[in-house]
Amino acid sequence: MLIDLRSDTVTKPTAAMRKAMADAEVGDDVYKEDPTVNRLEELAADMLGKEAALFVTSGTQGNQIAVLTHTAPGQEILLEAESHIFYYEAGAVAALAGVQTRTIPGIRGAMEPKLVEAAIRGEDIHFPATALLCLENTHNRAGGAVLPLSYMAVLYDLAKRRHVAVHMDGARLFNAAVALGVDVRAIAEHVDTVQICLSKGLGAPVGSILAGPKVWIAKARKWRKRLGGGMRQAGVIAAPGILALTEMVERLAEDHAHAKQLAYALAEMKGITIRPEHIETNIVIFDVAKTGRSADECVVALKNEGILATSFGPTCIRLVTHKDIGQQDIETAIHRMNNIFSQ
Ligand SMILES: Cc1ncc(COP(=O)(O)O)c(CN[C@H](C(=O)O)[C@H](C)O)c1O
Repeated sequence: MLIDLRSDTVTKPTAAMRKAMADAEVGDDVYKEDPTVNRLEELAADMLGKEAALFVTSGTQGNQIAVLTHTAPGQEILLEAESHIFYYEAGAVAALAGVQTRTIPGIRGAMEPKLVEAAIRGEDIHFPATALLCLENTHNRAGGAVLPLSYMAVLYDLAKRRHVAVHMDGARLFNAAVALGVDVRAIAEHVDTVQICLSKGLGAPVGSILAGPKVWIAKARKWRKRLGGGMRQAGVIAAPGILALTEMVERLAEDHAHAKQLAYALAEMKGITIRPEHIETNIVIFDVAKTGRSADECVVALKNEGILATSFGPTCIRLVTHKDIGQQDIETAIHRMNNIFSQ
């Protein structure tokens, strides 16, 4: 039996989601006539405390529509050095939006505010204008690290002072909210626009939400159309998204507990370097350098033991817990990893 810890993108829809898909009321969403999509967008906007929301096909599409809507070609955007928008979106900000990136290395996903402020361009004939500051909460390559509310507030205040828009890649924003014990609105109030994934830990089969001011979302809807993202009877895939938001948030705490259990077990294994106390949500990144094997070699060894994992650099491996991984799977995974890392 394979235990799939590659990502929370592998989650499959629940039986209730599949029933909702079959029963969904639909219409042509390009004309804004799909009642289920409309309900999802209204629900998401309300939960995030934004005026409006747009159903998009993926987190990447949501992030890229945000960059396209916030910027003009030739401008500059600020991002953390290993943010998903910079690291994993195939250069779309250059290819589609024609903007240049200026990255700032963060600590556990958090860029030093002084470095952010210093990176914002002033008026100068030689300079591109700084159009957008992008944040990521939780931060994937920082091990699912949560950006604290106080930190978010400081960055938002300085961006507003310098007339720079702020977009949050909130692919795992609900994980952050559950870890902080707050409502997602308390986080989203510190950004202008936010993307959240319905298809990761929340378990929907497809899609993300982009939320922001009403006028901005209208422009974003136009960009979605330009990118071919105008969907027709999309209520079929919006219906599970509604259940993702209404029924799948609280249980994320289980994924976080499972991640901690994995991390503390790994900390006892030979040749594994990990700080289990740093695990805040559903992502576990550990270093295998001291095993004398590369991350890729260990991923193969894990697969041979029935565990699917992801290389996250030459000697780092990522495990992601999610709704389709239960307590028994965690215990089995720990037993199997002991077979590999205790020799
Ligand atoms: C922070 C963040 N923002 C955006 C996205 C993109 O979402 P999708 O385009 O895959 O729906 C992801 C997906 N992350 C995926 C994963 O973690 O397995 C891969 C790396 O793309 C993400 O982690």
